[in-house]
Amino acid sequence: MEKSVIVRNVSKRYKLYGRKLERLKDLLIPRKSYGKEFFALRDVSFEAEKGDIIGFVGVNGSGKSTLSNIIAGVIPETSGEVTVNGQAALIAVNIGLDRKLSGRENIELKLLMLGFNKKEISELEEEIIEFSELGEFIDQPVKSYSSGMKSRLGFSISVNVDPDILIIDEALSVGDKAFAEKSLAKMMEFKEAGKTMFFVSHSIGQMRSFCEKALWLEFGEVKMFGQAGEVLDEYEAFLDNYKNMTKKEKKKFQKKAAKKRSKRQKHS
Ligand SMILES: Nc1ncnc2c1ncn2[C@@H]1O[C@H](COP(=O)(O)OP(=O)(O)OP(=O)(O)O)[C@@H](O)[C@H]1O
Repeated sequence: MEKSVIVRNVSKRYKLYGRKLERLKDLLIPRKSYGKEFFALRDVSFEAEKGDIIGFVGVNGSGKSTLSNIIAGVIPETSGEVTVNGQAALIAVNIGLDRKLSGRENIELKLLMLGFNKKEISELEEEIIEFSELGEFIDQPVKSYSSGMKSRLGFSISVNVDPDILIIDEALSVGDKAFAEKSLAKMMEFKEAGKTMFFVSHSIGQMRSFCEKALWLEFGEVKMFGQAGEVLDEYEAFLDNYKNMTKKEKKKFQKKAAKKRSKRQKHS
């Protein structure tokens, strides 16, 4: 099988500072390091084959969006290697749209950046506007859009430029039911065309009906990767177990998470 995305030992590290002064000291004092390191992702590896539909699951903050953004090339990894064979498009509510520009201008800008010519742009633009069902709002600045409207615009642009790899990060959760159904139908077309898709959602039902494989992230690390049914069964069992934990057990679990993800800097 042909690989479309290869993620090898990828980590994403952020520096967290307690106080403003700490950030300043870290910048100004050479040879000393302040603040603590936080791993949003740690040593993540997996491969996607062409035509795979992979769901990313995990509790809030487990690293799903960070991984989506790295695959889409929106943010860089700190270490490790990501190979993407083809053009990837990310659909997320708050990414990729210029808030000052109108919906139409955002469409034109995105198409220009992707290398489409004038004729192609005018044709595609109409299709995108029609799919988005934004009506006259298309000429209003994006900063006046609701999150559902931004999601509609982002989704309409991304699916109509026909990317090889589609990454959908919670974009369907903010739209209304009718648009979500229309979007799922469009995603089915992609599935039939053998494209690779990544899908982030907190709806396990949506995940089960749409994804063939699933990647479960815990504390920024891969907890499980495999057939969606198996991974989602285990993940649901974990969620049930977590819900039934006592306050003390939950605290212990969160402490373990914090310890795993951070590394204090030595002041030497
Ligand atoms: N720019 C940043 N600086 C510092 N920490 C960050 C930054 N971006 C993300 N993080 C942290 O990285 C961790 C992973 O975040 P991410 O958004 O990838 O999680 P997620 O699984 O998508 O969560 P959710 O389900 O809530 O959307 C979180 O603890 C988050 O606070």
